[in-house]
Amino acid sequence: MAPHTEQLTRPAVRLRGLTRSFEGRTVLDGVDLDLPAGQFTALLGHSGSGKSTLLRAIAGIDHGVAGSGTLTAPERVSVVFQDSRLLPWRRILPNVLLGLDGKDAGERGRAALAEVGLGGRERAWPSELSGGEQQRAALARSLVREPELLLADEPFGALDALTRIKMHALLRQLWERHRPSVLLVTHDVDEAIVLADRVLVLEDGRIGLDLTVDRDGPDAHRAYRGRLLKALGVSEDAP
Ligand SMILES: Nc1ncnc2c1ncn2[C@@H]1O[C@H](COP(=O)(O)OP(=O)(O)OP(=O)(O)O)[C@@H](O)[C@H]1O
Repeated sequence: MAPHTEQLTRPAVRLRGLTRSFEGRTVLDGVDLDLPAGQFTALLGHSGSGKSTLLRAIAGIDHGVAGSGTLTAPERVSVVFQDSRLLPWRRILPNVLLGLDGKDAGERGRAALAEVGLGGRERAWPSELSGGEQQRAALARSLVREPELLLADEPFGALDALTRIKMHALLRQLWERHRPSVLLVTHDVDEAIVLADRVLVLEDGRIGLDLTVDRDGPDAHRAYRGRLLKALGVSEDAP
């Protein structure tokens, strides 16, 4: 295979037989997963099904946890959580630049803030930003690192419904511009369908359903929603 072809088809993340357990209880039970470079994937599952455990394993931030399996992941990985994790004693720009150096860092940080709609707020304190703005700053902090892989664990879970809609549009736009591979953990079936091109359902410690999303067609959203709710064993009918 020619090197450039290999690069195009090589998955950004390759997991084989990933197992994780806590106190003898198996949470991930031999997960096999390939995330192609540049794909936007969402991961759904019931509370406690192991979504965050899987994300942390891919991020390499589960040191000391019992488990096995092989993982290949890119070098530049950014993680966004439900809580922005901005340092309250630093202004927004230094928060975004945390740990970065180089003489163009400040310029890159300003550009990232402008891209998420926070141009002009560089000197604000985190406490002066709304929840949605704090998550925008968290996205800017990820973006400025030019990640090949963006891992997002319920990044909009604490936001109100209208802010979430705006953040969906922003995340999708950032993805279209920069094309990192994205793995978005969410409880929200609609969020998964609106944002992702592929939706995975984690059940019994493995990937149960692996759905490619093609949003064309008038009833596409409703049809995917039905399939995903069924896979999750959730009924919208009154009992
Ligand atoms: N550090 C830990 N020590 C002990 N148990 C843990 C630890 N981390 C996760 N678990 C357990 O592993 C299971 C999966 O947790 P995880 O947070 O991955 O689930 P989740 O699908 O992300 O849930 P939620 O959607 O509620 O965030 C849960 O039962 C949890 O209690």
